[in-house]
Amino acid sequence: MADMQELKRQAAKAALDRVEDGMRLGIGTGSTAEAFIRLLAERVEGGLGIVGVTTSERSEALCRELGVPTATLEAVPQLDVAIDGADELDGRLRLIKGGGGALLREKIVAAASDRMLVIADASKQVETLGDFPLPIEINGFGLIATFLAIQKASRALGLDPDLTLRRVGEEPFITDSGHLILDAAYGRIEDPEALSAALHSVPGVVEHGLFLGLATEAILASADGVSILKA
Ligand SMILES: O=C[C@H](O)[C@H](O)[C@H](O)COP(=O)(O)O
Repeated sequence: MADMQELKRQAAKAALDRVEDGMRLGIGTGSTAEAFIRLLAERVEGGLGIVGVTTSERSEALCRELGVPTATLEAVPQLDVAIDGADELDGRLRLIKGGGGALLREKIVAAASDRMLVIADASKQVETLGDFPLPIEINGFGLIATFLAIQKASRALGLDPDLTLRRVGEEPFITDSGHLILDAAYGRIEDPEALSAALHSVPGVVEHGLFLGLATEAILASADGVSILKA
C-alpha cells in the first residue's frame, strides 16, 4: 500500500499534468504543495516556462532553492490556477485550510486565480467539515476580546468550539503576515457559509480557514489511484 507521502506526490503529479507553458500559478503551502513544487522544479529545469506566486515564505524559499521562478502578487495580480493542499474538503469542494498557518495568503492567492486546484490524499475528504480544528487568523491586538467575540458569534449559531492559541513551543505562532492563529475545534460544521459570515463579523478576525466557493477541482490520491472532484 502506498504511503501517505507517496499519495501526496501522486496527487501533485496529476496536477502538474494540467500545467501549461506560460501559466501564472498560485503555489500553495504544506507537504502536498511541497511535493508539487519539487515536481514542478523538474519540469522547469526541462524548459517549462511558468511564473509562480507563492503563499508563504516557506514555499517561496523552496521555489528559490529549486529554481522555480516566482513573482509577487503585486507584480502578477491575476493568476491562471492556484494549486494547493487542504486539511479537509467535503463533496461540494468546501475546504478547511491553514494547518500550516498560511491560510490568509492562500485565500488571497486563490481568489486572484481563475481556478483553484486542490491536491490531497483521499483521506482528507469528509462528509461534514469540522473534525480538523478551523484555523482563525486574528490580529494580536485585543486577543482575549477577539477570543470571546468568536465564542459568542459561534454560540449564536449553536456551536461551542474549543479555542486554542497556536504555539510553537512556549511562544505564540506568528503568521507570515504577523498575526496570531486560534485553532477552533468545532467538531461538526453543518453550515460553513453561516459560520464564515459570523467569523467575518468579528473585527479582530483577519481571515479564517474556510474556503468556500474557491476550489474548482480536487485531485485526490488513494491506494486505488487518483480521482477527480469537480465543483
Ligand atoms: O496553511 C497550510 C495549508 O492550508 C496547507 O495547504 C494545509 O494545511 C494542508 O497541508 P498538507 O498538504 O501538509 O496536509
